Amino acid sequence: MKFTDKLAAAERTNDSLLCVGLDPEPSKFPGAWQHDPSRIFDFCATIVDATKDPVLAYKPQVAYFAAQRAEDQLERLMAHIRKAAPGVPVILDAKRGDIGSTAEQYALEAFERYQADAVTLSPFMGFDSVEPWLKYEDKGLFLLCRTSNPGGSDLQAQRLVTGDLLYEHIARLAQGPWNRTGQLGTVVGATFPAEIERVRELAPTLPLLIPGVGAQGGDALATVRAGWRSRDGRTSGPVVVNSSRAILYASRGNEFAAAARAAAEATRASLAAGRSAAG
Ligand SMILES: O=C(O)c1cc(=O)[nH]c(=O)n1[C@@H]1O[C@H](COP(=O)(O)O)[C@@H](O)[C@H]1O
Repeated sequence: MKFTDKLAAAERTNDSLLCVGLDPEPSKFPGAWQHDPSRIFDFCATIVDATKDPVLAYKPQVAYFAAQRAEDQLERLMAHIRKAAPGVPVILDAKRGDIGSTAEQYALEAFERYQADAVTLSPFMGFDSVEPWLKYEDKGLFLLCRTSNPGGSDLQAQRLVTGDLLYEHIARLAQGPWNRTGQLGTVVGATFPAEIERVRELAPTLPLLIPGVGAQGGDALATVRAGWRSRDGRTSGPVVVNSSRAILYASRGNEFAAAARAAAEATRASLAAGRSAAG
């Protein structure tokens, strides 16, 4: 099944725009699991089991696993999500980007080893760094476009000779010449609603991954209002809004799973309100 079809099916079934980011930090784990990297799988699997109904997608960030020598636990977690929440797509947040021969290895890692449904990529090295990923036709590829961090402006807000800002150029490439196989999407931070709106204009049919609500202060309602697809009666691509820390660490106590679910439900409701407001 193609990534976009799986995403659309999950959106229908769970009626949700919320992606829960799986960024496990052992120092923030509850009770006896605190500071224990061997509990990364247990922590994340418990979060998945508690949140699998109100979510559209999961997004594990590879650095949190690799930093703790826990790639084997990420493999187990991916298998767990496929079993416990088979309809929920998994976006591997890897932000890869390298010359073609190395990109091939990264693609093997994401899609063969971890069997992710989609991945995040940096477009900085150009089309030939994206091309090897296009061989995996069913998979989604989210290109960083306008990132949520303040330093994103250092490069992404620079004006090119064409008159476009760099992030606008990336959005045009993703919607047009680079999207030979229909697999591309863009990443725009929730902290920049005006840029979400602009990217939606330039790349109207692409999936839009929006991280930055919750811990980074992005507003869920404004985010969806800016990116929602039925504005002006046009049909456009899906919106996937990620929150990680605000859900994972909603409580540091033993009731962390129930607290994570409550936080996920509340965020999902705010996103739904944004969708209604955008109409
Ligand atoms: O590609 C991403 O997911 C991403 C892009 C971006 O512009 N900003 C951003 O925060 N992210 C990721 O989204 C997650 C945000 O986490 P919270 O701030 O805890 O919700 C982290 O895993 C980041 O690595």
